[in-house]
Amino acid sequence: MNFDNIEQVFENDNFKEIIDNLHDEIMVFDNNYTLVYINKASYRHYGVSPESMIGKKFQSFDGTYWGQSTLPIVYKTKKMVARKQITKLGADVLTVSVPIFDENGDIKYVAMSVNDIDSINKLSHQQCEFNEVGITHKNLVDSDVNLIYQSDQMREITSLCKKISKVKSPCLILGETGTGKSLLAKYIHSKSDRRDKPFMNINCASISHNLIESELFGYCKGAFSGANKEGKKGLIELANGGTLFLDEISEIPIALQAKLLQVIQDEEFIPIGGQKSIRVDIRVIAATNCNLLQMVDLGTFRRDLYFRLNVFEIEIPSLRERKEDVLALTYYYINLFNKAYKRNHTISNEAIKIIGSYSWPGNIRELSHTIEKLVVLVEDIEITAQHIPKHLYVYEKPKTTINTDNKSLDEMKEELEKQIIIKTYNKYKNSVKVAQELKISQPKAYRLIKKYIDNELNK
Ligand SMILES: Nc1ncnc2c1ncn2[C@@H]1O[C@H](COP(=O)(O)OP(=O)(O)OP(=O)(O)O)[C@@H](O)[C@H]1O
Repeated sequence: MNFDNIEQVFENDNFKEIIDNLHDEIMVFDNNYTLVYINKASYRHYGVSPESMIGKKFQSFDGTYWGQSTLPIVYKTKKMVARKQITKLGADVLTVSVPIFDENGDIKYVAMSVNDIDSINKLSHQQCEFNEVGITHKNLVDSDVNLIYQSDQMREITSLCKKISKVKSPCLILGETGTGKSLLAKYIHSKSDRRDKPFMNINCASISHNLIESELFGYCKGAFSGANKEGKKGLIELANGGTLFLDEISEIPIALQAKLLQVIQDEEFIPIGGQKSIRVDIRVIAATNCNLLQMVDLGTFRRDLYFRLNVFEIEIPSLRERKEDVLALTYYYINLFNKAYKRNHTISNEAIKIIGSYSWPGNIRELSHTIEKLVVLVEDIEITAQHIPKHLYVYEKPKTTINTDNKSLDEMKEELEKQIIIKTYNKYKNSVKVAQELKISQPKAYRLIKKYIDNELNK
């Protein structure tokens, strides 16, 4: 075979198909640092298709898709180099890079084979410079916060967060449950000059209303009966110099909202039972999955606090609005749980398709729990469609047929509604899921189920 041209190497389609589907990753760079080939292992290691990587320069991947690469060393030493790395999606790999020379002895291509370390039994070190570098996730993601994404929406959000992190103004993060609001708050903190100072987190929904005040503001000696005799510092004081993250801010009692607003504005507060005010330097980030503006209109959230908090407002899209991230996160969690549970699972294309088409109402939290269960419970190496929980299969809207003879429009509408409710309820047996599927409120779904199904049952 003539190796003069990389195209010719792959002239035979069968041969290309074989390499495309090898479990090990194969990559080829030309002498201009351009990626000319990568096989489908790119999905597993980086969560993206080969097509989206081919043709791009090495510099656009290095440090983001993997840690420090062997490529520059191969160009420099003209020798084969092997190195352990961790890919962006957390796969432990061993990369072996081999130079391919032209007739003048110059490097024409660098071919890399990237093997998952778990599947390597033995590597011959002969004729090979073995260069082992312990790379942690720190080198691979933007910071020590493992924020995994491929979508343009998240790329824009992270670049906005980097800018926001440089200032002290409050920030409000919105998004459905499990979309990563807390993680993004940590990301902003980790990108800021405050990163070495505390990140204090309070979930306003998980603490009873009368305790939130003492948790946040602390109290002085003998402030109230049952309190710690020595008094207690509140989270605001503990966050001094750093970031205070108020999760589920919508749950903060209205009576406390004015006091919170004052701390954010004046950067000083008086602990419960105290005389003197304490000055603090804090950056406040708040998050909610509620419609705060609607709460403002209803009078359950202070307008001035809302406008103080949303100097910067970031809305994280749901996972179903950023399908590219589902793929990346799926591989990320397979790698993560494989390591945690000492498994070696792969996933079939069909299973990936099902995961990609599901709507993930619980977002990334639901996805991670689903993958964790699969990694633990599936006994075969490959996770296939048959292992995927049935509720993840995309539900096709029920086909309905109605008898229109002698019926008024209202009667026909009611008949149609009845069929849809019965079929959807039979599928899910749960009014929350019926509501999600039919895009109606849960109380409405419950009422319709009662109307059509309970009545049927009672007949
Ligand atoms: N982009 C991401 N990359 C990796 N993991 C993520 C990402 N986004 C979220 N997660 C993970 O998903 C889980 C849920 O994220 P998080 O708690 O930040 O969501 P949330 O929006 O604050 O949820 P809630 O509204 O219920 O408090 C966490 O385990 C988090 O680490």
